[in-house]
Amino acid sequence: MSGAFPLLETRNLTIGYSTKKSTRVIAEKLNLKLWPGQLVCLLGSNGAGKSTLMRTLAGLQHVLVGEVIINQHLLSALKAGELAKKLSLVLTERIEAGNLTAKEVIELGRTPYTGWLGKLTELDQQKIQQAIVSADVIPLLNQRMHQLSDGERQKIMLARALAQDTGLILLDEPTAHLDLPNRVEMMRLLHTLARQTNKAILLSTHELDLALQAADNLWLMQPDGKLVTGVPEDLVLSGAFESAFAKTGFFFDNATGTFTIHHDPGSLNIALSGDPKMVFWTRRALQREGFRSNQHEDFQFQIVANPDNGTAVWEFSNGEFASKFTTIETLIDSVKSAINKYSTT
Ligand SMILES: Nc1ncnc2c1ncn2[C@@H]1O[C@H](COP(=O)(O)OP(=O)(O)OP(=O)(O)O)[C@@H](O)[C@H]1O
Repeated sequence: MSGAFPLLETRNLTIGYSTKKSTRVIAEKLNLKLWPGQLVCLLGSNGAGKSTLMRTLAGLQHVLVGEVIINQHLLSALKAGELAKKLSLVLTERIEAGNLTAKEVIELGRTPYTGWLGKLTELDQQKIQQAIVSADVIPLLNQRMHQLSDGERQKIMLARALAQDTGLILLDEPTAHLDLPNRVEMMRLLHTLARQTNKAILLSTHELDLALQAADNLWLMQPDGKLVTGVPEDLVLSGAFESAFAKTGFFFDNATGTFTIHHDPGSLNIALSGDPKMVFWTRRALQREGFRSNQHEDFQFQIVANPDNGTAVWEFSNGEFASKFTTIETLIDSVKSAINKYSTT
């Protein structure tokens, strides 16, 4: 990163809430840097402090201790109009947009450049058009904001932030109201945007698997108020990712990068082998039923999963019988009854 400077930096930052009577610290000694071209996902369990940090970075909430530096300027010294040219913020909360159309809301993104009554110049129109295309909202433009679904409104708010054309974009749970294809699309879009435009994008999210795939860096808020940063893969391998979301009943499988409901593994082992994809999904179904499976061949029960002429086939055997199945559902039914009948454990 030599030659460049971070678009966002915190120095010894403490965030939290302060009243006349008491102060509640949510996290302290935060020294964070967000660089041009980076997509960073801010993760943490409910109540860890993601929104508090986002609001503090955007200047909506007072810093308790330390400094926030935006584009080499102290946040506390920036006037609202100057800040709006450097930082755009997309919140999850429903915004009161009155009777405005989606297009009019996107156009408001240009306010820092035009003033409230100012006319849109050709450059403004260009930026608006680019934002509309990037956020893929052309079909929504003439609709009133109150007629849009939560997910559609979210995309309009992203388009407005893009029209604002700031180097730094902060988004608080931008995928919250989106369905799976749109969540994936939103992450892909933000990732591409950061890369292509050299913007720095920070988003808070509960989409752990998408964040693992799309983020250049993770900021992980731990339950004890510490914030661990790093490349997703390093945080998985170091165990930091798992400990940020440690909960009884779940475990993070760092071999597959997924959270799994912790089932009582039971005492019965089943040898499972064959096509890797079929083995993966068969293992999941067996786990749910409380059966352990692995590749050893000397167990009493065996399942071999392989495609046969384009059809998925599972062969289940134990030396005394062998049956074939073409769905996991029928396989599992058979495993359950065979185990009751033949199990020697
Ligand atoms: N106005 C407030 N005054 C005092 N404490 C607050 C206030 N708002 C939030 N908190 C507390 O600060 C902590 C962090 O809250 P925050 O909303 O930042 O968490 P979060 O990580 O965004 O949670 P979630 O994932 O549930 O949205 C919580 O314990 C919350 O109760």
